[in-house]
Amino acid sequence: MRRQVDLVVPVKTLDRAKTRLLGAADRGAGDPDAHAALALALALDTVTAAAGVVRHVLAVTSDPAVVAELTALGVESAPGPEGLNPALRHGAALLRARDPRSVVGALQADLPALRANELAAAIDAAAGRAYCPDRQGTGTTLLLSAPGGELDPRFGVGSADAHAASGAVALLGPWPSLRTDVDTAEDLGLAAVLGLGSRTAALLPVCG
Ligand SMILES: Nc1nc2c(ncn2[C@@H]2O[C@H](COP(=O)(O)OP(=O)(O)OP(=O)(O)O)[C@@H](O)[C@H]2O)c(=O)[nH]1
Ligand SMILES: C=C(OP(=O)(O)O)C(=O)O
Repeated sequence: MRRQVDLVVPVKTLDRAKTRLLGAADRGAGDPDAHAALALALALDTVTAAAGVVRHVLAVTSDPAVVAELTALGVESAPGPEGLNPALRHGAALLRARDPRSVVGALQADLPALRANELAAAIDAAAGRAYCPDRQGTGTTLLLSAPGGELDPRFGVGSADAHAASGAVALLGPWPSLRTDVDTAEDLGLAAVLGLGSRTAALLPVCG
């Protein structure tokens, strides 16, 4: 357990989430419930892995179904403003208010193969504000503040470059499960090769 590390996990309202994965949950049948179940499973598997590594995981979400599932897992949530970076700034401020010296991080909620030991190794490798790029090297899966520092999230298209340009150091260890965010059906297949968390795996017979 990293005692002075707290993570914000942003989770979009399920009926608007993961649009690039539409159809992956039901072989294109267009079932919104199946899609929402997949988006939820990705988030719960991510949070479950992270919860064993850091002191607090705070999900920022305005979706009551997500809040209910997280509460059942003992994971805290808070509503946030619209938009990814505003939601992350809000969550980071809530965590910073609890501990002025902590490392505050942002972890994307679409890492269903995430291994606790890989997340822990990446956190331990950070010596100041740092980020882990996604598999393609363009996006960001994890951003960490310096102890007591600002998170300053710059997620969105090209966020890896944006985080580097803002002074964050790239974390580039052997952590495939941390780098494999799932945006597309191809990503889901690659995450399945690594080994999915139980909730996403339970849906795989339908997705595959
Ligand atoms: N709380 C919150 N989380 C968000 C918001 N936008 C994106 N996220 C989360 O940020 C992470 C990265 O977002 P994306 O990978 O772009 O996911 P997405 O927007 O659901 O997917 P697409 O529709 O395919 O772009 C995921 O964990 C999303 O749930 C937002 O407005 N509010
Ligand atoms: C918002 C991001 O996620 P994605 O590229 O997966 O949409 C990001 O990596 O900054």
